[in-house]
Amino acid sequence: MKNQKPIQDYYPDELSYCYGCGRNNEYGHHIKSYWDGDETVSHFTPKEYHIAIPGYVYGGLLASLIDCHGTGSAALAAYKAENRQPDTLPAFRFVTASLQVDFLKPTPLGVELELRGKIVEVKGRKVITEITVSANGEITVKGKVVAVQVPETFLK
Ligand SMILES: CCCCCCCCCC(=O)SCCNC(=O)CCNC(=O)[C@H](O)C(C)(C)COP(=O)(O)OP(=O)(O)OC[C@H]1O[C@@H](n2cnc3c(N)ncnc32)[C@H](O)[C@@H]1OP(=O)(O)O
Repeated sequence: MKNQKPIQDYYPDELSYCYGCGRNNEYGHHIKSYWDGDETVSHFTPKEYHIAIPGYVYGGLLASLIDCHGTGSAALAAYKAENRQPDTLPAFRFVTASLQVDFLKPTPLGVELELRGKIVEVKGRKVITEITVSANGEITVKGKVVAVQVPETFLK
């Protein structure tokens, strides 16, 4: 992971305004996804205002983290499946088709969260990933993301 450029930094400028992961969105979360062995990883520290009940993280934020780490992981997996680097063409751009989230335990505020992604399937234009969120080494949330390559019509 060290010295790796996150996949989101390869997205073109005009596609980098996503609230979850767009580097050009000054209000967004700026989620960054990397390979760590066969898994993908991302880290995020919620702000004090990302609160649900006192002391715990808002579930909608956690879903957002899973969403964008899932689409980022999909892009990483698609390049890997073709044995290509992310700066090569044609570029892979994914959006979320389906997002499932299970909140297993309350997620504490005030600590860095770790997201880890497993690539379940790469098939045609679709990549399925399973994402966990951990706080203090304990998994608190699990998610499944179906990401599909953006149709050309979406980008016009
Ligand atoms: C672009 C660069 C990065 C930008 C920022 C990253 C994004 C951050 C995450 C987001 O928030 S994205 C915003 C929320 N998502 C959307 O607005 C997507 C809206 N939905 C669509 O545009 C279309 O439904 C979609 C492109 C996702 C799929 O339409 P298609 O017509 O291209 O899909 P198609 O029917 O050809 O199906 C392709 C595969 O995906 C599967 N699929 C499609 N929708 C599904 C679904 N909802 N659940 C499960 N699987 C689904 C489908 O079964 C099929 O699998 P198989 O190849 O195995 O047959």
